[in-house]
Amino acid sequence: MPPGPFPLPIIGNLHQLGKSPYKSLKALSDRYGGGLMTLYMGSVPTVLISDPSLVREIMIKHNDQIIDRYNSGSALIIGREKNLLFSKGSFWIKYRNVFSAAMNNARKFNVSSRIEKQAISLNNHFKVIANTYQVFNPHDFIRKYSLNGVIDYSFSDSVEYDSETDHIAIKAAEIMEENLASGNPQDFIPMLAPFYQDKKAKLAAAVGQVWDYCDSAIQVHRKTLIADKPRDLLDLLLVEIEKSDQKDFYNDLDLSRCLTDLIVAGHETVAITLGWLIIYMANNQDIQEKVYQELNRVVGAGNTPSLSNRKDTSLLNACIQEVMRIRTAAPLALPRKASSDIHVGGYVIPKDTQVLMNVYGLAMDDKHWDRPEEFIPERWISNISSSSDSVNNTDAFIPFGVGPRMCVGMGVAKDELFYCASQMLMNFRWMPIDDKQIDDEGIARIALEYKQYQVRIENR
Ligand code: HEM
Repeated sequence: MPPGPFPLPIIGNLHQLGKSPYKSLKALSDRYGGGLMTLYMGSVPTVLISDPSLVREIMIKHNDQIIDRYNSGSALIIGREKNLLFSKGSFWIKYRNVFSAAMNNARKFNVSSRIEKQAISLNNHFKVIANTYQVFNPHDFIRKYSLNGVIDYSFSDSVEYDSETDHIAIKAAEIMEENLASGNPQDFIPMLAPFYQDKKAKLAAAVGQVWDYCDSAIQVHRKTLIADKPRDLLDLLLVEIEKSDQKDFYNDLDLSRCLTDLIVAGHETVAITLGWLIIYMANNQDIQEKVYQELNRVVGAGNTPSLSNRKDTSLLNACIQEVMRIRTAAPLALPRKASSDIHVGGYVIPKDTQVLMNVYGLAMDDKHWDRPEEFIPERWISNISSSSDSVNNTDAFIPFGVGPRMCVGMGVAKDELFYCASQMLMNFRWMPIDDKQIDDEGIARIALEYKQYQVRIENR
């Protein structure tokens, strides 16, 4: 196996990860060099990939050996291996295919206008705040927006921004995130499992509530579906399943579990990225002003930004890319598992090893970036592609993972980020509440989260 730090019995190398596991992993992988490092997460043998060409070699060339996830006990609770995130083999292929097809068709039927509508509602709410000159914490609002983005796009459902009533999906998503965000030691140290039964039960109950929520949406959609007038992703999925020559394979319970993943994987990731974007914009007034000028020029004062503007808003796109690089929402992506021995870079990754992509380490590596610790959106400008919404990514930028199992919601995430960011920055000036910069250090949980903060906004 690749070299790595000496593991202790039971805990392996967990003690070396400290308070900032991503920084510690980067420092360790720098020390062992070569782009591949072995470490033990408790009793779980793990290989961390920190070199862009090895990421591609393993995730693309050896794709069929690395397509499965390494599933911890918590992962098994979320989907019982019958969901998109954690399933394998033909189950995963069949469901991933219908989701990918339905998401492609969603473009044709302009389902993302639902996300645009959510961005408009959120901004109307911000307008009320701006008019009263309140200092406020944007966290709950952007979380509602990212949840609404997913549930409006998927089920034509949403939560009011000023409502105190918790939507079932929000409540459950919060419990799920709370139970997953800090990592679960029992996932790596099996002897701790008896001490975490309560936590496990809470997680299972919350997941069950979201399955039920998705299942009721399926029943309602089946009754009201008009095949040539799809309203949302779920309509498109039902159409896709109906026309599949293997339609007997699909069932409502498994479909609810796959739909639940959209909430699990799509809620926190987008909210965290938006929360970081606000911090970097408030801390970099000069860049924020240039983005505002760009939006005014491209979209035109008084108009609402649309996806067709995206190819011309190169600085805004660059700011979003740079936030996703410097404070990536999924610093180790999602774990994969070697399904047979993989021979790579002169080493063997043995069958059943957990394999992680060092998304954070790659994004912070000065071999690939000039001054990686600094927020420099301009670094993306020369890479901006004129043909699409985004940029020609360098190989060291992999926030959505790599290969056929990369994030299925990437297009939705990019639409959500563009709609929200363009409106927020066109309508308001975002400022720290005093002359100090907002803390941009972050807290390392499963995601790289920001510390709660307050801002002031002014109408433009
Ligand atoms: C900034 C936002 C997001 C980031 C950074 C992100 C990142 C990721 C990453 C790193 C993976 C694992 C990829 C791999 O193994 O190679 C993933 C998987 C996944 N993501 Fe996202 N994601 C985001 C938003 C979303 C959204 C909005 C949705 C749903 C609408 C979503 C749904 C999923 C699903 C279902 C998977 C599992 C795919 C599979 O196993 O086949 N994600 N995401």
